[in-house]
Amino acid sequence: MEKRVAVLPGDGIGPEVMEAAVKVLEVVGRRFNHTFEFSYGSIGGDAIDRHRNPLPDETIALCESSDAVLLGAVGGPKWDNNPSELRPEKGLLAIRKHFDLFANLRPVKAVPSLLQASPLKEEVVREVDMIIVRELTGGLYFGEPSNHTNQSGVDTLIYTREEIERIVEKAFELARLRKGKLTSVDKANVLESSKLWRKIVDEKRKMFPDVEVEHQLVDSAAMKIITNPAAFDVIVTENMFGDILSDEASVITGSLGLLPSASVRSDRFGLYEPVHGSAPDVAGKGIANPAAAILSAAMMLRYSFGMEDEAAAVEKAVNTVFEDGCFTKDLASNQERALTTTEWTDKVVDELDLQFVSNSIMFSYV
Ligand SMILES: NC(=O)c1ccc[n+]([C@@H]2O[C@H](COP(=O)([O-])OP(=O)(O)OC[C@H]3O[C@@H](n4cnc5c(N)ncnc54)[C@H](O)[C@@H]3O)[C@@H](O)[C@H]2O)c1
Ligand SMILES: CC(C)[C@H](C(=O)O)[C@@H](O)C(=O)O
Ligand SMILES: [Mg+2]
Repeated sequence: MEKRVAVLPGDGIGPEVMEAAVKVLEVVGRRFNHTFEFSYGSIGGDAIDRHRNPLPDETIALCESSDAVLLGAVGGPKWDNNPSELRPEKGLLAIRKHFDLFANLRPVKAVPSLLQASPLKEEVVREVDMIIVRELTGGLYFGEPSNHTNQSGVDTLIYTREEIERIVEKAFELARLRKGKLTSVDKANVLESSKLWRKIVDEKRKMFPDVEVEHQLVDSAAMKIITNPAAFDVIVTENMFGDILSDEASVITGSLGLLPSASVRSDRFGLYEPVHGSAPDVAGKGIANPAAAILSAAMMLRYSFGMEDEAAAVEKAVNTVFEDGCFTKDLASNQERALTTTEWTDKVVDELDLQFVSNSIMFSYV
């Protein structure tokens, strides 16, 4: 297969983890006979510096002519005092909105060889396998008016029926393919938009009688994600709750550097990005964990390209490298033995090569 991938490295550790993801995809392409054509574009602070625009038209055109987009991260102290329209984060919100990527899928799964890296007890973490379905193009992030003066600040939380219906349906469909349990997280004891959200979940559940549904208020959901995370299967929630709960859920796995995500719509086009940010505190040191970016690339192979075997091969390689005791600084119990971003990525590449060699040996025996 031939696929065009737009790569938007962005800021901070973004370029470091994107280099890792592209390296892994190149091996996948070679081993599985695919041609991935990578074209690079700018977004975020990088694009502000080059074009005075966090999402230049060239970048939009590049993504429009691609089959999928891989994004590193945006933001950093250099741009923190810029006016709103010249903030790196505006570029990220704008690309999500432009491509109508309303569903952000954030899987959180315990890795057996990393249980000790979690600050939570092993027995709490062991069975965790959940996915947060975060609404991505509505809510507080996009509501108008949105502004501030020295005396007051305003953000508007608005959700239309259509916006809620499509994300809730997506979550029901996912739950049906998984363990059949859906937790809808809202703040319906206070917020009007949450009351509508809850009503729509109750309407939709009639179409999915095989899915068990529970409503959970966001504050107690935040508590349960830490005390009993294995109880969750699919969590569906609005934009800002999903942002906060997914960083919280990363604690279960041991590092924010492990969580991938897919931002999708109803066709196969998608944008794939780690859940983490540009990590200015570790940027430029070559120590960032590239696992989230590599696993986001695996999600791209699966969701946008229908390459299930290829995605599974990448995920298996990542897990094997962890089982072999290879970790970047964020996960290593022995910091002296921590691998750099490049060293760790090369282990994944070697593992993919090894998988391929052993598959061919098995094949020649059959
Ligand atoms: N999708 C995105 O582009 C995105 C997401 C979140 C934050 N941001 C931006 O990133 C900047 C920094 O935000 P922040 O510090 O609150 O969040 P962050 O996710 O960048 O970092 C939080 C902490 O996690 C660590 N961390 C994150 N990813 C890591 C990785 N792959 N390997 C090792 N350690 C990792 C960081 O070192 C830091 O200590 C801000 O400008 C913010 O707006 C961007
Ligand atoms: C950088 C920021 C705008 C972004 C968000 O809040 O959506 C980030 O935190 C994320 O989780 O992707
Ligand atoms: Mg976030």
